[in-house]
Amino acid sequence: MNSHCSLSIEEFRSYLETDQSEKIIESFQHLLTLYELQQARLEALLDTVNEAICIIDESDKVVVWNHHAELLYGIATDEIIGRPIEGFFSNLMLTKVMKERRTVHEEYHTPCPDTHVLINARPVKLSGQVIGGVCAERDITEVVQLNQKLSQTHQEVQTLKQEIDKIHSQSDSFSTVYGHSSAIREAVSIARRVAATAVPVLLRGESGTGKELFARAIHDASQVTGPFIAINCGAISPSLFESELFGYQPGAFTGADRKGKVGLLEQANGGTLLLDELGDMPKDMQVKLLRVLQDKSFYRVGGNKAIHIDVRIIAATHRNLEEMIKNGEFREDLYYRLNVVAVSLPSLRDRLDDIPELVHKGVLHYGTIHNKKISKVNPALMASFIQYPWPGNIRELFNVLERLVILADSDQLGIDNLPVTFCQLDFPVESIDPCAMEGSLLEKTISLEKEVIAKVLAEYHFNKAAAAKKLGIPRSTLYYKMQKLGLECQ
Ligand SMILES: Nc1ncnc2c1ncn2[C@@H]1O[C@H](COP(=O)(O)OP(=O)(O)OP(=O)(O)O)[C@@H](O)[C@H]1O
Repeated sequence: MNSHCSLSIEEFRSYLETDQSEKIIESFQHLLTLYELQQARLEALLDTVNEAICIIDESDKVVVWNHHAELLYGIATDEIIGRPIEGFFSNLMLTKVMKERRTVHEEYHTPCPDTHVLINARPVKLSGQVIGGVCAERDITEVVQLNQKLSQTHQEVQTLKQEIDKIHSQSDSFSTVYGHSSAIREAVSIARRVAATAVPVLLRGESGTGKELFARAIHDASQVTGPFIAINCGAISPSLFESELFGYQPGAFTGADRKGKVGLLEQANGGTLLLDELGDMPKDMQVKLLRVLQDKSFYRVGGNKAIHIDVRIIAATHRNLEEMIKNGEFREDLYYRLNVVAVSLPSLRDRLDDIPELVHKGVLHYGTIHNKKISKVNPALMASFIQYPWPGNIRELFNVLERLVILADSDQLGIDNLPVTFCQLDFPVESIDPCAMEGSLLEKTISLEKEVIAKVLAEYHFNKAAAAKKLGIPRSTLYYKMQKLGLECQ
């Protein structure tokens, strides 16, 4: 250490050894001055720094305790100086550092509950001997508490957000309908608008396109308070149809329940009745249903009292009703009664854009049900899905996905367990072998082109701009080719 005193300790020692008393006294005074000077500097330093400083001696007694330490721990200097530090703290970094002869730098430490510090500490050595330890602690309690508050607030915000999302999805009855293709958005838009009214709705679409799903969503979105009742017109024998729909009076016919029966129409009062597979409704029932729709009342089988009802009718069919009318199989008057607003549900092959979204939703859904964590879907699998014609639509897609999820043995859904009806393609595109394909050169070329485009579309999750770039063709050409090759979406 530098000093402004002219005398060094070595000189003082040499005077002592040669017994020069005058010089010794003079030197002693010099040393005293030196000590006082250093003491003043040390005190100034201890009061200037922002850290709490503590120095202990070799027997763990506190020899230095600055003002910041007093403030941080609420222990006065007079109280702690000369006393073993263990008497004041249970979790001591300083003594540990001393014993282990190591240095710590900016280490996070909680010396006592609710106090958080960053600590710098090291042993104090003299001639290679540890004679104590020094530590400087920066109080970060406020920062830690702020951080804890922030995390807590963040958690609360997240919880609130989840609640809001839940309320939002509960309030949006159509949130159960997946897909964002223009065809499905158009269907949802019409269904939403008609839900607010009481008019009959005719849902048209192939099997598994979501007709029942839409019927429920329309019911949920409407103001009605009554129940949603579905009847499958194709599943009830013609002889039982009337009693199922209208119910019957006690003893109405042989074999009937003695107490009588409330029909589905009456059960649906104040709510919605879905007539699924309308095209399969027996012809004699069609006329009876028409009368109900006109009169808003009916008679139970064997009954003579008119029952008034207020029921929203939704009919669903996959059949060509216009053709059936031409063939005399369906009543034209009933058709016009029910076909006030028609909603056409697109088949899956007409909305290929939705396949990636449906696949990911399905994987998440079945992953949760079957306790499988699947985070990726092999692009080759997606390409197979895009090429497949999906006769069973979303019902079929979900069935296939459930099977794949159950059989998956990694976090990636692959093509290994795909049913044989799917063409299984390997990625990358370059690996397609045209020689292995059947047909003429033209057929092979078309088939190869379709495979390549399907794979690239799958790889880019139907982002046409990105797919066109990868294929090296303008976007307009890609649209043209997709349409030509049956890969188009509405
Ligand atoms: N857009 C969609 N979003 C989410 N799930 C869908 C969608 N469309 C259909 N589904 C699901 O597919 C399955 C079949 O749907 P749904 O029973 O509504 O079809 P459908 O047209 O009534 O069939 P069917 O004519 O054979 O009775 C259901 O599990 C349904 O939840």
